[in-house]
Amino acid sequence: MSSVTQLFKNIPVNRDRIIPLDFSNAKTLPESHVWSKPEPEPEPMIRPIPVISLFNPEQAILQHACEEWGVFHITDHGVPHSLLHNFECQMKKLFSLPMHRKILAVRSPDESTGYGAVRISMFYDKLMWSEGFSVMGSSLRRHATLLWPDDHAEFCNVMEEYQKAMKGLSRRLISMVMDSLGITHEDLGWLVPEITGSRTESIQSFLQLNSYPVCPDPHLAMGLAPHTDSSLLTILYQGNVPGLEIQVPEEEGSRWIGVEPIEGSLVVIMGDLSHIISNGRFKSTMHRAVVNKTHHRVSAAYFTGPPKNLQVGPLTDDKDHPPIYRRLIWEEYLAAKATHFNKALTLFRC
Ligand SMILES: O=C(O)CCC(=O)C(=O)O
Ligand SMILES: [Fe+2]
Repeated sequence: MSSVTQLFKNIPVNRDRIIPLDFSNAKTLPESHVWSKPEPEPEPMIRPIPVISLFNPEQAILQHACEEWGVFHITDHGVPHSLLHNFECQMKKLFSLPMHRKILAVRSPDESTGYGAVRISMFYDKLMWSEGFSVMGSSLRRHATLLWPDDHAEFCNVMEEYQKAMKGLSRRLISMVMDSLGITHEDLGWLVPEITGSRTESIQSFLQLNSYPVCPDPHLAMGLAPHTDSSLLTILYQGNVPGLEIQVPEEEGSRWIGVEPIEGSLVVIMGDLSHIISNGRFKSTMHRAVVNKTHHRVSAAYFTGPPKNLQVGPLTDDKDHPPIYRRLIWEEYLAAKATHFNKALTLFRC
């Protein structure tokens, strides 16, 4: 019995929801990965997505970006270009491994770290044209050893250095966006535990590496299906291959617009928790990733949120705008999202 068969032998799980297709062998799009008829070419984008320099950010512009878009580019973020470059090289090194090597590090159904299809696959009948590698907690080295028994140090070092840079940057960004709402560090004690004197509460993070192989029929395929992030906020590295799209409301329905890469920038995506904490002011924007015929695209989402046992809710004392969400334990929200997916937010409306 192979190691993968062994891993799943007692678990009633659909294996193709965890183990992606071997894209290197796929010369045509299998029926299992056909999503839709080609959409008509979209009109050119009229409103560009905000770009915010962290060198000297203006609060009003930041607030506008969070309220009107829920997504924005950041420049002058202080993460060295060389680190971003090495990080992308390591992601490509990982995803370019042959399938029989990648599945040595497959994540088991109850595990957070490892190789596999994106988690939201289970909410859709069709399969996505992507594969991922999730990094949470301390088991990175164990998984990397499975992939490269003698040669994993560089991969691990770069992943750790990137996570360290993201940790600092995410704290800075959270402070900035919360400041723009008038929310103080004391209100968000878990962000800076020293303030509350707590030793255990602190920011939690999760790194998701995504790979979108070149696709024989990109108009019929889906890289990553529409979703909102549960996080407080997400920092997305997307290299220079386009693919990220956000949904913007329009008079007749809504449309998807591309978040075109800007050399050296990172993308910030406000998550469901920002929407809750801001009492609905900040947008948790629906987004997706599309694929293309010529370029392998990689991206990396660094999600941040509070500890699971923390109670969260709208941080507002504005009498004119009473809370629209009830207080909840963060774990409760994550569980609701894992069951009800894009409908989870509505379950907590007052
Ligand atoms: O690949 C992308 O551009 C989007 C990734 C994303 O939304 C996610 O990992 O949650
Ligand atoms: Fe996302």
